[in-house]
Amino acid sequence: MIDKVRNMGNGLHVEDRSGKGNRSRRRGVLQFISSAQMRTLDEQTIQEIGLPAAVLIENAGRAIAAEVVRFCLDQKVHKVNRGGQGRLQRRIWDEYPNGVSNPNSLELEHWLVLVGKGNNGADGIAAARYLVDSGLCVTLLYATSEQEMSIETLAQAAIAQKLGIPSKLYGRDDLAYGQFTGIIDALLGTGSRGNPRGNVAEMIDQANLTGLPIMCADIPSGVDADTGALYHPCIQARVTLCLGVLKAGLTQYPGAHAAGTVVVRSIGIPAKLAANVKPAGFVLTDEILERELGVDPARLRDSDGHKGTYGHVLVAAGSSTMSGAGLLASKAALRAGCGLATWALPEALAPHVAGAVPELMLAPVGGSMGWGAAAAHEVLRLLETRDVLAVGPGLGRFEEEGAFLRALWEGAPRPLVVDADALNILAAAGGLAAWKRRESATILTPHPGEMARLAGVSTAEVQRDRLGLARAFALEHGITLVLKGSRTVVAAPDGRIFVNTTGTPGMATGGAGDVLTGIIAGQLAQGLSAEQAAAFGVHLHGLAGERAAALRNSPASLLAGDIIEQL
Ligand SMILES: NC(=O)C1=CN([C@@H]2O[C@H](COP(=O)(O)OP(=O)(O)OC[C@H]3O[C@@H](n4cnc5c(N)ncnc54)[C@H](OP(=O)(O)O)[C@@H]3O)[C@@H](O)[C@H]2O)[C@@H](O)CC1
Ligand SMILES: Nc1ncnc2c1ncn2[C@@H]1O[C@H](COP(=O)(O)OP(=O)(O)O)[C@@H](O)[C@H]1O
Ligand SMILES: [K+]
Repeated sequence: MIDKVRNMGNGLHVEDRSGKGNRSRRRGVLQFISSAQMRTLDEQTIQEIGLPAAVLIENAGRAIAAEVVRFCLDQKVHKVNRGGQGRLQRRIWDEYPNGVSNPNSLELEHWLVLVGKGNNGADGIAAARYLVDSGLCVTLLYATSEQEMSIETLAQAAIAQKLGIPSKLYGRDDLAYGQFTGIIDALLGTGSRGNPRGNVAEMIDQANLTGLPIMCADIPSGVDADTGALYHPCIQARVTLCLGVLKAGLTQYPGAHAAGTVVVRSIGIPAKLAANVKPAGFVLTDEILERELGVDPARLRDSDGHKGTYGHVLVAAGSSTMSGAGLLASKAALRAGCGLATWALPEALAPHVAGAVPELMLAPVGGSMGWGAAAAHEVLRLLETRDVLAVGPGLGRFEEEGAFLRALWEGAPRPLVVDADALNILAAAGGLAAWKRRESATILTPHPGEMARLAGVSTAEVQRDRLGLARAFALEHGITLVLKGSRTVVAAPDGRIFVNTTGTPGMATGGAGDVLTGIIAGQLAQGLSAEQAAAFGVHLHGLAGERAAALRNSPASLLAGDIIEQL
């Protein structure tokens, strides 16, 4: 059973505990839900199925404790390895160990559990019990007195007291943080609202200041579980043990940063119930591409296929100062597998780029005027014998730009990818609300700045709720939206959301977006639908970027052209 999702650096990695080893890979059916959906699932499990809350909390506590033990042992392995004292056998903890084989290895650990008044706190107290049984020292630090605690938290606190687990009340008792080796954050979970307040806020600040490793129960206190936005203050964690189902906010930055490694563990919510919940979205994996989108990630070709089978991409791009954009997009379309590609470009540019990509056809348009309304009609004529149009990379801004783009928007009876300057032209011309809805597939690929202009909000507002904004925009305008940046969000016009985890910070380099446009157009030409092409395109783009970065001394030296070579 796949029950773990690890978020390492840029990606969410699934850990497969099926007995075939402990390989990290981007596989599995990964869906995420909102905090409201999670609360409903908890309630249904408790009220309709009759599984008591205490059972879920017990499972949560056991899962958190197992992860702490695993973390402590991993740390020791690293220490030994760093010290050059030979390799320690790494233990794989499939289930919570009933005590550890070598208790001495954990006796120096002393973990502090920060306990909030809600059920997140109950999870933390239950975890403390299991940790004590594993040989760790544990101290509970309560944010509130018993009078304020939820029923479940109060019950857990009473059990801990009977077992003699040391506890303190924040603000009343003194505490020396120097004695601890790690912290469990069980202050706020899915019931959290707004900026942490009072004792909870002070405890978060102090926990961060200790520099100790922090493991979060469910979500980091101070992260918005639905958007990934940060409240102030916010826990900065090493690991987040997400309970039951992945929460949407952990898929997006900055929440993903605050969460550290994300691990998702079952807490006993019946699969039958979980299956009834419509996910807020999916993390793109091979399985999701196949099952949810019907894409074959292996990109198998018909043995009797010919270049006509795989479609012809037309790219309208480039200007005298940005000639490379058209080359990158067109070449990427070819590498993505389309049969043929033509680059429609300003006539004056053609002599300078002829032959740069021998496989590419050039179609100079616009005469001495370059881009404008006349050029749009030439592009539309070219499109009569081609399958897909991609417009925007390196276009620049020009007189008649609104008329140019509107002619293509309304007149292109084929799938259309709109990127870069074409998005800015679209925004300047009044945005999608002002233009009629297209009948054929339409994909917009904005980065956050372009998205802000399209939606008429600030870039910060875009980044505050990328999932929500992307979904609302795609639904409202009936288009497929690719909101770029690390953890690119693909939103389909039916409201489905896919989050990409491939890619590397090395891809933050000029032209990488042009490459993506070409890849997506290349997929459309091969017959994929808009959402298939967008989702598969961003997935492939990131994988190629990772491979290209791995070939260099540093990801920082990655060029956009390198991504194309690794497709
Ligand atoms: N449901 C279940 O049975 C199960 C739940 N489980 C676990 O419980 C978690 C959800 O539990 P929950 O709903 O009790 O919410 P939780 O986040 O612990 O506490 C919220 C409390 O804090 C307060 N508060 C809110 N915002 C605040 C702020 N900014 N700053 C300061 N205080 C703030 C607010 O009180 P208020 O201040 O509004 O009076 C509220 O009472 C979930 O994430 C999972 O870990 C599962 O393990 C299994 C079974
Ligand atoms: N840190 C990152 N991790 C993963 N992908 C990234 C990262 N930074 C940028 N990218 C990807 O690189 C591409 C950059 O596109 P864009 O900003 O349009 O660049 P340009 O306009 O220069 O071509 C996008 O697909 C984006 O998602
Ligand atoms: K928490």
